[in-house]
Amino acid sequence: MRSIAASEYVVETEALTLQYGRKFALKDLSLRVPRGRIHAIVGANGAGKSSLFRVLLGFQTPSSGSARILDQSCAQLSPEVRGRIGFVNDEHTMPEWMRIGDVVAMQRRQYPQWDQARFDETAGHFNVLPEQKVAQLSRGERAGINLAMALAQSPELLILDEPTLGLDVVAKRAFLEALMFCNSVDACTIIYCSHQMEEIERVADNLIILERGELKHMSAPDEFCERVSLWVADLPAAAVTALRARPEVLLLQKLDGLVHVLILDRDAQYGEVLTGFGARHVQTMPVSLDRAVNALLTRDHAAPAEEGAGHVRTQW
Ligand SMILES: Nc1ncnc2c1ncn2[C@@H]1O[C@H](COP(=O)(O)OP(=O)(O)OP(=O)(O)O)[C@@H](O)[C@H]1O
Repeated sequence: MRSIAASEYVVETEALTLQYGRKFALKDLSLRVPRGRIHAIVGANGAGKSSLFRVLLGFQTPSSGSARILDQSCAQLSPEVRGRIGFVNDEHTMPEWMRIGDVVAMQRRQYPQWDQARFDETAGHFNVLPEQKVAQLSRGERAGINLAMALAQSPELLILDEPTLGLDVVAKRAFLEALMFCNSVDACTIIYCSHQMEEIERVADNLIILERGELKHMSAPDEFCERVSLWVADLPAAAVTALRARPEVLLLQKLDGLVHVLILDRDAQYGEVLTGFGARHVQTMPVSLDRAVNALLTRDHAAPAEEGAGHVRTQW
């Protein structure tokens, strides 16, 4: 196997932990994100996605472990390295009192490699006038202007925290196309977190699943789908109860009189296991990324009341 030099990773964390009292936002996270491509980070609410971005951008000091971005420690990022990173967060923060034209001019002065054509192209999808004040923009317009500014910086690495939240269908499409263009033409690495699985399925080359601050999975989205199989069968009630307790069972759902069972890391012979439980009319079907990821996250989510697995009791 070829050994990869450190600089081939845009992000490297080693046993990274961020703890608030008894709560872990990030727990012993060792992650290497290769240069190039579009990397999607997914996880349930509170999984640690924004916390990871805050540590990577040097906004937050971790409790322990280390984090590097573009080959520099996140604890001591130089202005030069910061200038090579674009960041768009879900709040799309800009000074409320400023006019958009002035915000853009300020950014243009700050980034020597500013690409005005790229800004105009992306911002052109949104009907924003330079004389409008930031406070007057809709959520989607703010998102669009922020992305346009981030892309115009010609960043080597673009980090986006739920960037398409609040965008309409047309704006979302324009946004994703701009991302793919930037990734393919400028070889910009994109790290993107979102709950929108259909978008991820469309644009991401690499899927990173975080759960309660820990790395649960990293591969191409298709490879993750291959780990999950969907079985549909007529199952007696006692078998449903017995299957719920099995570790490979991610999700059991009754639909149109048949039971749908999502299974993790079992081969094509799993039908025989179901038959052993008294299942009849057993069939296997392809599973979408959305269903596969949601099944994994639902199993271990803090409150899967119906599934009963992974349930966490909290003492208030
Ligand atoms: N200042 C804080 N004090 C205590 N706990 C915090 C603090 N900031 C974050 N957390 C906790 O850390 C965990 C990770 O939060 P984070 O915002 O990174 O999650 P996320 O994956 O971005 O979630 P979402 O998808 O809901 O935006 C959460 O459980 C959150 O409650």
